[in-house]
Amino acid sequence: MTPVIRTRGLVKRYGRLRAVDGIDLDVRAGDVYGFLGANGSGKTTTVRMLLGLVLPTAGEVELLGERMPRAGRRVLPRVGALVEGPAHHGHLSGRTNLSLIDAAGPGGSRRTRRARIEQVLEQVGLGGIDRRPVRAYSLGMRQRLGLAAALLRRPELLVLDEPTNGLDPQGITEIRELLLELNRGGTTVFLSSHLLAEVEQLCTRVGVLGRGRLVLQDELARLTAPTGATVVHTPEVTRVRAVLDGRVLGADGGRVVVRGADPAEVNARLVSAGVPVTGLALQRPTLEEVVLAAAGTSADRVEGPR
Ligand SMILES: Nc1ncnc2c1ncn2[C@@H]1O[C@H](COP(=O)(O)OP(=O)(O)OP(=O)(O)O)[C@@H](O)[C@H]1O
Repeated sequence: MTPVIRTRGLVKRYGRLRAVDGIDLDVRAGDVYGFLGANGSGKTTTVRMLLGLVLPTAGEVELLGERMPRAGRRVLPRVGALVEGPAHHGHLSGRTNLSLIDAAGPGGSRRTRRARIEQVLEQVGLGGIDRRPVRAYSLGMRQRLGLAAALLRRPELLVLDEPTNGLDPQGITEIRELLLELNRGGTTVFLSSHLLAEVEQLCTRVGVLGRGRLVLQDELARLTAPTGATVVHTPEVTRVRAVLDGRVLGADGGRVVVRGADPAEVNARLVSAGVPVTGLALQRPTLEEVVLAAAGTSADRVEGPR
């Protein structure tokens, strides 16, 4: 299958700084790909290179099977993009802005323009907006308008840089639902984020950037697969050690990690010995633990100047 996004040895240097340092991204059709990294790790620079907005110092970018930036005119109409701080005409209304964007791009008949604009406004939760100029919009509304613009041409691929920036929790949930719905309809979604929880809830595949390098890239389900151990919650840790002699891998408060991936078996042994069990589950690493192990730092961490 043709990859939807493929980069090889992608580098961007700013003076002595390697903002992006030789990354090989593989995004497949149907993925919801989460591109994680702390602030300043190079996410925006990468997204700009994918879209041909910034030229790489070295390496290759392919979008929908074609080389960028060379094939930009052919490929970009099939891609919806939202890059940091979407630019709109502040003195014009949201509808007028979308109308200008639609008129400037290829495809899409003029007759159906109004209907298409209303549809995307509805999709992003701006169906009821009035004629207020965009400069009076909140950050969250601007973000939604940027997303509406990205959706105008029913893209095969959506490339979104921190799409939930400036949104409140309800807005974040709405955008998440929208992205999942678009994905179910066949759209591949690539989104950058510094929020682990956002990526964990939304994405099927994850790439983690650390100081310009791709330190991890895999399916989320594989990264957070069971470890082969069972977690037992109990007020009686010492008795668990006695009953499951030698199988206790670690204990932290009332949480005991036991070798073996059969919680029912562990439960049966403890209960038959009269040890109270208040909780039981297969052990799985959280995405945060996986990222910490790979990057040595959490993507959630806000980095200071380097
Ligand atoms: N035009 C530029 N000139 C010089 N340095 C730049 C330029 N653009 C980005 N950088 C630097 O490259 C590094 C990566 O920046 P980038 O914006 O890609 O990171 P990011 O992961 O998107 O972070 P954030 O989430 O804060 O936007 C940073 O150290 C940044 O200061």
